[in-house]
Amino acid sequence: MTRRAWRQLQTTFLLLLGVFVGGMVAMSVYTLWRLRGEAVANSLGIAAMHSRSFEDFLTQSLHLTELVAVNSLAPVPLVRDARKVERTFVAALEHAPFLRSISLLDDVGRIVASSNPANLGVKVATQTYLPADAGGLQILRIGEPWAGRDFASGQPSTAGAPVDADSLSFIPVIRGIGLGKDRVTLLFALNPDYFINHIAQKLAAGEGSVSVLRYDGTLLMDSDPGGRPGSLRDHFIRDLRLDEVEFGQFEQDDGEDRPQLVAFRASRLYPFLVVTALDRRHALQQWRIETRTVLGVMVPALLASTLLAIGLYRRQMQLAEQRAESERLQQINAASVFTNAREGIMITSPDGTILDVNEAFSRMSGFDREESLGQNPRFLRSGVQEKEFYTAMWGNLIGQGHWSGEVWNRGKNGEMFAAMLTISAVRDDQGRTRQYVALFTDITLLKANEEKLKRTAHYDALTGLPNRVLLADRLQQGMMQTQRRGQRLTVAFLDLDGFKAVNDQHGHEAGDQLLMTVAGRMKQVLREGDTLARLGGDEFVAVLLDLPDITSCAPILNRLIMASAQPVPYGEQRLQVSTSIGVTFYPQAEEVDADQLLRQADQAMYQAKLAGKNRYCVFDAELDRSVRSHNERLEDLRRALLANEFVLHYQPRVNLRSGAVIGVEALIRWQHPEQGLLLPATFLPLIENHPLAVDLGEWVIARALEQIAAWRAAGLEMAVSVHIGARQLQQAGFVERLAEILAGQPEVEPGRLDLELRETRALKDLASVCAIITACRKIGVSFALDDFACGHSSLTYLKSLPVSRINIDRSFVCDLFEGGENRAILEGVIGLATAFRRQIVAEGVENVEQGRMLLQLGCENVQGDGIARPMPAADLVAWVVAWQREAGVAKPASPRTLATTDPS
Ligand SMILES: Nc1nc2c(ncn2[C@@H]2O[C@H](COP(=O)(O)OP(=O)(O)OP(=O)(O)O)[C@@H](O)[C@H]2O)c(=O)[nH]1
Repeated sequence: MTRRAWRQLQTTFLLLLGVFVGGMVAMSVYTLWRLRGEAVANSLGIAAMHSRSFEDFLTQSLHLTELVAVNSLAPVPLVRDARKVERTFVAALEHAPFLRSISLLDDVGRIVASSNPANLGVKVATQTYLPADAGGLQILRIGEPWAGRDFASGQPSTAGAPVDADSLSFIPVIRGIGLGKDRVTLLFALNPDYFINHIAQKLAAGEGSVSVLRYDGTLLMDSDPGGRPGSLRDHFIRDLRLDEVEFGQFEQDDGEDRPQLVAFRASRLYPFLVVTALDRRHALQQWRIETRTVLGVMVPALLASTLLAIGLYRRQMQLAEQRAESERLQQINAASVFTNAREGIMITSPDGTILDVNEAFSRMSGFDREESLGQNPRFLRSGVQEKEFYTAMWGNLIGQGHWSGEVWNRGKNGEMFAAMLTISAVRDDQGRTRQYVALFTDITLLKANEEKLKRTAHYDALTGLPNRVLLADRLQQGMMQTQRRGQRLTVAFLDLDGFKAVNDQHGHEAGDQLLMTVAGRMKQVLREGDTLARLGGDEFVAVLLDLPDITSCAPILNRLIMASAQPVPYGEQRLQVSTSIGVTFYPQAEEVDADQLLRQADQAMYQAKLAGKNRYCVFDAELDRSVRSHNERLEDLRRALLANEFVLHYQPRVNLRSGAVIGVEALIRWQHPEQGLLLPATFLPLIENHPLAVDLGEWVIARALEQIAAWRAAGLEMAVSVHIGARQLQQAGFVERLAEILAGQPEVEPGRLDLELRETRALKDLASVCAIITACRKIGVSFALDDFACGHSSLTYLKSLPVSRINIDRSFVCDLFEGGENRAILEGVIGLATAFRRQIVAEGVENVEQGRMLLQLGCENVQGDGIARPMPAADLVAWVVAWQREAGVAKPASPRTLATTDPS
């Protein structure tokens, strides 16, 4: 707002305020003046009422006086007897309290008879009495007041010497009675106090006064104590113009005295008039109180509202000034923000015509202000966004008044730049869009970084091929697409052959170079839509899409193999590898997911490696199933071990010569919850080369030790032999683990346990096996060679390993009678054992003959179903007791008894 407008506004406000205050004051003054007028009119009415009532009262009194005069002398028509007359006067006075005396005048005006005898002889001049004597008319005539109480002591007043204010006075009145020589004149002394008392009853103190004047202006009486009867007010009478009006009222404010409200009334019968003068101040007292009340309310209210209006006005002015200031600052700021903002700013009209752009916009787009003005923003269009994008953007702008998002624009130099764009509609008070303001933030660098990050997350840094993450995505999409199109998808898992050697011989960098080159070549041989990804190391996966059947992928696979086998020059060297590929297809008879496909291809690749590398192998579902079933059974065994489903049965060994039970062999069984008791042949081969074999072996040792302790507690000292697998024995830390298990049963002597070892190729390094056996012997655990003489290197074993005992395989025992060869071997073995000072146990003894023969050959210790079949631990004590009873402890047992002692 301009300064002039401010001044105009200020003047208008002050004018309006003035008009309002003036109006209020004028209205109040008018109302109060009107109220005053009413109060004055009222008071004048009251004065007139007083004048009229007093005039009436006085007229009646004078009329009564006339009647008194007429009646009092009626009985004495001829005034002869003065005494009688006087008595009549006295009697008449009783009925006229307003008279002081009644007297009779003679012809010369001397009192000849009177109700007051003191008056006799007083001469009274009546020439000036009014109305003037007009030929002896019998009318009442009023004289000038006298000072004093009655004629006797009184003195007539004149205009020059009126009665003193505080003195008594009376008014002489005469009346002629009779005619001719009977005519007499009666003189009355009218008591003014009687009338004044009457007035005093009507008028409140200070209200005003009532005076009675003769027509010539002589004051006859006055209720005001300051009034001097006899004084002349002829001017006053003149002004009243009594010849024209009989009564009237007016306001008298001559400035000298107190202002008065005057009402007068002339008597119709007698020459006097009554003048009532009310004190105007007294009359307006109520009005003044009301005025004060009104003003008491009005003035502060007016003052307050004026102050409030001024206050509000000043506050509004202040606010308006602040607003104007802030608008001014805003304009300054807006202009400065527009120019200096780092964001590009573009202002367009509602139809999109560019109205202004700032420097940042020009820097970003390359178009300077002049080139931009008047254009439509689509001159920046890059073609990246589709038409729908802009439709949605305009929809938002029109509907919600703003839009923000990322756009790719094309600058003047033809290069694209990415911008974070925020467009806002600028609307007026009516909600109409006046302009659009668009803010551009250059995010090209941000986008490039984002792209880089995306690449790192999805691409292999070395080869630039998609990585595992992107592969999963592509494979997923490929599977969906394949299903839609009813075609086939091939997943090929590639692993370079001999890559480690390249690394080892030529260094890691050479390996990298080879990986990059081979990756590039393999990618070359694939088709447009196919994917080659690097999983890591020298592993790649190719996803081949849109193949009509599984045979059609063969040429591509061969091309891949050939591409990978091309030599790669590296400095002076030529590096060369080949590739093994595992292939699987999608869809399959069973539902498969992407992970399964990769596993299948990996498995097939493994088969290709096994089959000699540099080839491809197709995933074999049948083989897979059997492997899967193997795995499931392994899982069963693991579960059974945890569920404690395995049990140990024990087969005794005895000395045939002494009959002593020399120990038992622990044999594992699986108490299967559904299939019953399973022999080891049904499950042990499964875990032969599996880590589970070690767990199970440890369980057997621990269980056997527990059993030794249990038997010992039951009074049976028993040695237990446990078979130990080659894998378990050669497991790192076997001796320590064995010691730990033994420590778990401290009451069991380690010598009660011996471990039986079978001759097998799995015992690779005899020297280290020897060391293990020696270490075990140190902690008290001895070893036996099981199934001795079955293998090819039994002698080597016997020579190399520090075992305490050898177990002769059952095949030699059972064939003992069939040919000389077995018997000769048996004799040789027994001889060897004796030579090497090893104990010997013959296994598989089934009958008495075999026992006897063995005894003959020098083998006393035997084991076999002929002695006892394997039995649960709980049965062993009873069997031992029965055996010893049968055989007799310490005395040689008869081989005959053997078969009969088998409890099973
Ligand atoms: N240069 C290089 N070597 C890698 C990289 N990643 C893994 N390797 C090595 O690649 C080798 C891959 O091992 P293998 O696949 O078992 O070696 P191989 O000689 O191809 O064996 P087969 O597949 O049985 O033919 C390992 O020695 C890894 O250390 C890499 O990024 N660069």
